[in-house]
Amino acid sequence: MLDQTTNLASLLKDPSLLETRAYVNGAWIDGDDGTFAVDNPARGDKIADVADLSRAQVADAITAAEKAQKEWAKWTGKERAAVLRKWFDLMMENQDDLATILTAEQGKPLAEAKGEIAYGASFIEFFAEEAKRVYGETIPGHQRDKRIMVMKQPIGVVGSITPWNFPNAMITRKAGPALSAGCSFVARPAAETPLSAIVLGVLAERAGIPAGVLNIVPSSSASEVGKEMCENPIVRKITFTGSTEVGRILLRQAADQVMKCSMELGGNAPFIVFDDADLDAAVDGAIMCKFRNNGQTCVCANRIYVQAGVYDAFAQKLKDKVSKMKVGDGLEAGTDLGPLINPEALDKVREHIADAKSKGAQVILGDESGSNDGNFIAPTIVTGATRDMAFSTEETFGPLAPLFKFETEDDVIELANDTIFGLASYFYAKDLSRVYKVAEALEYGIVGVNTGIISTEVAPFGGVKQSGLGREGSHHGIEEFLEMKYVCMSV
Ligand SMILES: NC(=O)C1=CN([C@@H]2O[C@H](COP(=O)(O)OP(=O)(O)OC[C@H]3O[C@@H](n4cnc5c(N)ncnc54)[C@H](OP(=O)(O)O)[C@@H]3O)[C@@H](O)[C@H]2O)C=CC1
Ligand SMILES: O=C(O)[C@H](O)CS(=O)(=O)O
Repeated sequence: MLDQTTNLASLLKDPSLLETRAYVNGAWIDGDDGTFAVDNPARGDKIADVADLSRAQVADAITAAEKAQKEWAKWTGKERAAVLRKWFDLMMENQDDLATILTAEQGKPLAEAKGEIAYGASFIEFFAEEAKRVYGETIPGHQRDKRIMVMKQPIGVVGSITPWNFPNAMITRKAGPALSAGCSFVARPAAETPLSAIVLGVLAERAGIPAGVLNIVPSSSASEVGKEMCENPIVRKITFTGSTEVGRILLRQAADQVMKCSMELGGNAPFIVFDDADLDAAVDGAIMCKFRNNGQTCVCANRIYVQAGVYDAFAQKLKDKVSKMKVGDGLEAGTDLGPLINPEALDKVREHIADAKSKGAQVILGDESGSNDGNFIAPTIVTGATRDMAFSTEETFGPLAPLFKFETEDDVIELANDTIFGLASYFYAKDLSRVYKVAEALEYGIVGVNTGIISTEVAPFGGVKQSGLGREGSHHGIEEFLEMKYVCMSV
């Protein structure tokens, strides 16, 4: 750990953004269960004590959200759009402070954190516009005296549970369409990164979003809040981003209420480099895809497949570029890779490296000893990766790049699809026929072709197989928060 203390308030242009209470029904409240500590993963020091809400307090927030939603749904789309647009404007005006708060509690380099704030805000901007375009339809009657109308209405109260890796964007990617559709929202952030969620409440209040429409309920007990959201009959929708393991728990719990669920779950992304690829572009793409957020994203390349003819050249180019990346404190200028979120995350990366080495892989870059300081570990590249190694089936969620060699297109498609996950996939190639065939053959919700970054508010983000249910972002994203009502009239 870096032996520095983080006086977070002193780093902010507007220290009033550093709020540690919960935001419920338009009021700032303390937790009945006291507070829980939030630490800086780079320095190991405590940066805040945050309100620890009880399950009963979360239930109160849900009750308040139900009342507020009935009024919020009466607003016109244009009226909702205006306050959502103001919320977006305030996020961008305070981008630097929101990024500093995010880096202090999550660890990613400040430049990446600023990027996340812009990415997160883009969902509010996009869905503010969509609020005016929730269209129904009329359908020609099935009998001469029948008239058929289909209307779209907000689903109601939404419960949201989000992870620590994108503590701003994973909330706004849900809250944007939900509020735009006329729903109200109860957000439980990860205990590791609650400050980025709470400050969204501060700015929502300043934007004029009515009390009870958006509620931020930090808590140290994830499972208790999850049960309340799944068991409370007022909640009509659960939206979750996180591991497939926890997604299964929530789906089981929500089944009793037959509750609608959106699930953005784990991944195991293949990154394929064919022999006709632009190798330098593929190296750059692999670095962005693998090492963004220090490898702690569900769409990071988890397995890198390189065709035999270009394998050695790719490995050397990748090693040369990655060796120049700077590991350090995200708050310090020039840092490319911050810490992992906690010691357990570091242990998982070390376990994957040790497993690969025990099965014959060679470490061509990185700290083999594993004797890293604190939550830091050097970016690591292994060659000679094979499908019996742990990272073939498990998500590493860290800065480990395993290089697999393959011979034919059919071989690599079979290898790439050999997983229970189906979120993101990537490949680099120039031949048009190959691009079409491989894009169609990959069993994933997202395919990046000659690019390692696919994240944008305008596209439908989501997975197939055990990577999730539903889509977030794009004009499709608002449908997750709408119900369709069919009206049949005799005339
Ligand atoms: N598809 C995607 O976009 C993402 C997928 N992931 C996947 O999640 C894993 C690592 O991220 P991580 O955050 O640890 O994932 P988790 O699934 O452990 O946590 C995600 C969120 O769920 C909460 N949670 C944990 N257990 C429960 C429960 N029983 N009931 C209700 N909520 C619960 C966590 O709370 P708390 O943290 O306070 O314990 C956190 O807020 C990786 O496998 C990664 O692939 C992660 C992020 C995004
Ligand atoms: O949770 C994640 O990893 C994000 O969904 C990835 S992205 O949306 O920032 O690409």
